[in-house]
Amino acid sequence: MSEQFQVQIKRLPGNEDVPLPVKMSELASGFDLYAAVAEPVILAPGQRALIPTGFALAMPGELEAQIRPRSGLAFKHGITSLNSPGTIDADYRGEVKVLLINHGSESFTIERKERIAQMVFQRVPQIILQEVEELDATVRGAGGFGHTGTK
Ligand SMILES: O=c1ccn([C@H]2C[C@H](O)[C@@H](COP(=O)(O)OP(=O)(O)OP(=O)(O)O)O2)c(=O)[nH]1
Ligand SMILES: [Mg+2]
Repeated sequence: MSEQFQVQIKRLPGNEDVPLPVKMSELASGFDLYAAVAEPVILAPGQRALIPTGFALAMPGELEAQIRPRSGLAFKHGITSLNSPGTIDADYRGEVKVLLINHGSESFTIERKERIAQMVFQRVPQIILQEVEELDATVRGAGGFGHTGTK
C-alpha cells in the first residue's frame, strides 16, 4: 500500500448534482473532473474558457494538485488545458477551475457534468533557495535547447 493522504473536499453550493472527482480505475493517477457549468459552453476553434468544477480543496501542505488534460478529448476534439499542468496550491481555498482551449477545427460544447480534465496530486518538497557566487562545474555546462543533436 503506498502512502496515503487525507484531502478535504467541499462541494460548493448549487452543485449537488455534479459528481465529485473520481478515479475511473483502481490505479488511475488522476481523478476525473466534472464540469459545473450552469449552461453549456461552446468553444469555437481557438477559443478558451475557464470551466468551474463545483468544489474546493484543503490538502496537506506537502501536496499540490495538477490539472491535466484528458487525452481522449485532446485526440478526438483538440480540447486541452491551456496552462497544463495547472497548479492548485495547497493553500488555495477557492473553486478549482479548468482552463480549456479548443485547438481543434470544429466547435466543441462543454455540457454540465461532462468529464473535462483530471487532477493528479503530487508531493512538493520544501526547497530553500540558496544564493551563491559560483555554481559547480558539469560536463553539460551551459549547453541546452537541443545542443546534443541537430534537431
Ligand atoms: O488550472 C488552474 C490553475 C490555478 N487554479 C487556482 C488554484 C491556484 O492555487 C491558483 C493560482 O494559480 P497560479 O499560481 O497558477 O496562477 P497565478 O496567475 O500565479 O495567480 P496567483 O497570483 O493567484 O498565484 O489558481 C485553478 O483553479 N486552476
Ligand atoms: Mg501564482
